Amino acid sequence: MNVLDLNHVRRIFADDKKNKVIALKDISFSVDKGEYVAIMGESGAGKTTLLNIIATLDKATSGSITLDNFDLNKLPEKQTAKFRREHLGFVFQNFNLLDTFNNRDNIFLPLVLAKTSYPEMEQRLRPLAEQLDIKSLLERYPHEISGGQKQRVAAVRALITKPDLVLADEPTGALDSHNTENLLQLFERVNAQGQTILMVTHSAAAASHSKRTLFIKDGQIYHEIFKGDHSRAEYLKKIMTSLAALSSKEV
Ligand SMILES: Nc1ncnc2c1ncn2[C@@H]1O[C@H](COP(=O)(O)OP(=O)(O)OP(=O)(O)O)[C@@H](O)[C@H]1O
Repeated sequence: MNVLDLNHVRRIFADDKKNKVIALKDISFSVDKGEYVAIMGESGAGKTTLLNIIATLDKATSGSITLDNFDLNKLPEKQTAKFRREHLGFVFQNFNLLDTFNNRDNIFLPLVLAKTSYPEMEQRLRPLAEQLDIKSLLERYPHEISGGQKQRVAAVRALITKPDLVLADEPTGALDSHNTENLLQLFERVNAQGQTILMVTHSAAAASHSKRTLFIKDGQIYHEIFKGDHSRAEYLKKIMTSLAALSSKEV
């Protein structure tokens, strides 16, 4: 069953001189329930534009996007916040935590809105907080913790609702190597339990934790590779080879 379907998606921006910028030229792909897909590509390739459209934070110029059988082009503006809350989990750098709530309440907010019981919220929080080492940060406020710590709190908030799709934009960008490893292990573990994940990353090592990597170049899908039965090291090597081909002038 597909969680996400994109068909011939285009996104054209107008720059400040009214020139057309084709950020997404023609993007089609699907994500199956339980998949873990990484998206890679050089700066300006269109990765953030793509993620923003899937996240219902932006609209495609043309083409169709279906998420959980909802046509995102037809989603009324007024329903987007509710739709996001009910279907998506975000690990975005600019998808900020609320400064008026402490970290625990930030994490619980989507569950409170979904009327989840308090013991259930605590039960879900425990293993996630443990894995990302944020137990001692829960009573503090977002402005009292570092960028990397915020990223870990945001990751827990995204995963705790068990959303239909987790969207992650450079989720390890602000993390040191120890916390990067913890976050990637957590993503792998929740994916093994059925969580669907779509992650944009510049890091081949991070992408090697996924099951499939899509490469974007000039607003189009240029290539995709599957982990299949390969070891992580072999998969990483294939990702690096594809990245090298992607950045060479001939393609
Ligand atoms: N609001 C906008 N107005 C005009 N052009 C835009 C706008 N947003 C993005 N673009 C252009 O669209 C193209 C794709 O941008 P996008 O941010 O999606 O790339 P990216 O792959 O995420 O890059 P990076 O890895 O550097 O974040 C770029 O040429 C960018 O300049």
